[in-house]
Amino acid sequence: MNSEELRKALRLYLVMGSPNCGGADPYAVLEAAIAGGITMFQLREKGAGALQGSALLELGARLRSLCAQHQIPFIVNDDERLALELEADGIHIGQEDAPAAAVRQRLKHMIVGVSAHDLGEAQSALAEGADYLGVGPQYATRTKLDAREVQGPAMIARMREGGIGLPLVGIGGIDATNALPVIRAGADGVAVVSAIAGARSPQEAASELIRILQ
Ligand SMILES: Cc1ncc(COP(=O)(O)OP(=O)(O)O)c(N)n1
Ligand SMILES: Cc1ncsc1CCOP(=O)(O)O
Ligand SMILES: [Mg+2]
Repeated sequence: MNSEELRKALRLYLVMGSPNCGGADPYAVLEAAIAGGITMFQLREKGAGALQGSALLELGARLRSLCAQHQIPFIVNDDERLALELEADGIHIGQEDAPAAAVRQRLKHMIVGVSAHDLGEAQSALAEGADYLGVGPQYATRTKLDAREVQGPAMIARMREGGIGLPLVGIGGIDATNALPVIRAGADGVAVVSAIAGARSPQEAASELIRILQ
């Protein structure tokens, strides 16, 4: 996938694991979100009740195959081994995970996404071979308990002004009411967890977001 294709794929990026689905079946939630128009998916199995071992592998394989059927890029959060086992299209790593340069070196064929919280981290991620950046939290979030301080869309504008041209997605507390300022600040898309996975209708939530982003 070239960088223009990646920019398009990042438009509405669902990040989700089973703990984010409010007791609903994650496969059904992803199916509905795809029907609603999400353009990329990240398996992020974290938090209370997160699956591990063979149960995680089994769920990951089902979600991976659903994404493949719909040509939705499938990304794995944090875990290189899981990404390889599931033949993922990519991996997303943060500042507390394995160093981006080493992951880039090991997973040459994969999309490598890196979390960046300021211009310095964005410049380092670029130098280390990141394919895209996740920038946040844009707004207050209850999903990631160890999230950094809220930055607002201004940090994205600062990165763009600082010469960061990489595909970039905002994350953290984003929903249909506040997605547009993230795009206007220079993001190619928005990454959301609860606005879709925790919605009464994930399909309607995704289609409403896509309508706003277009
Ligand atoms: C698209 C995207 N952006 C940022 C993150 C956060 O990654 P990280 O800082 O490593 O935190 P965890 O998600 O691992 O808790 C992300 N997952 N996706
Ligand atoms: C994974 C992650 N990284 C920064 S904020 C966040 C959680 C976003 O979840 P939500 O969209 O529910 O606020
Ligand atoms: Mg991480």
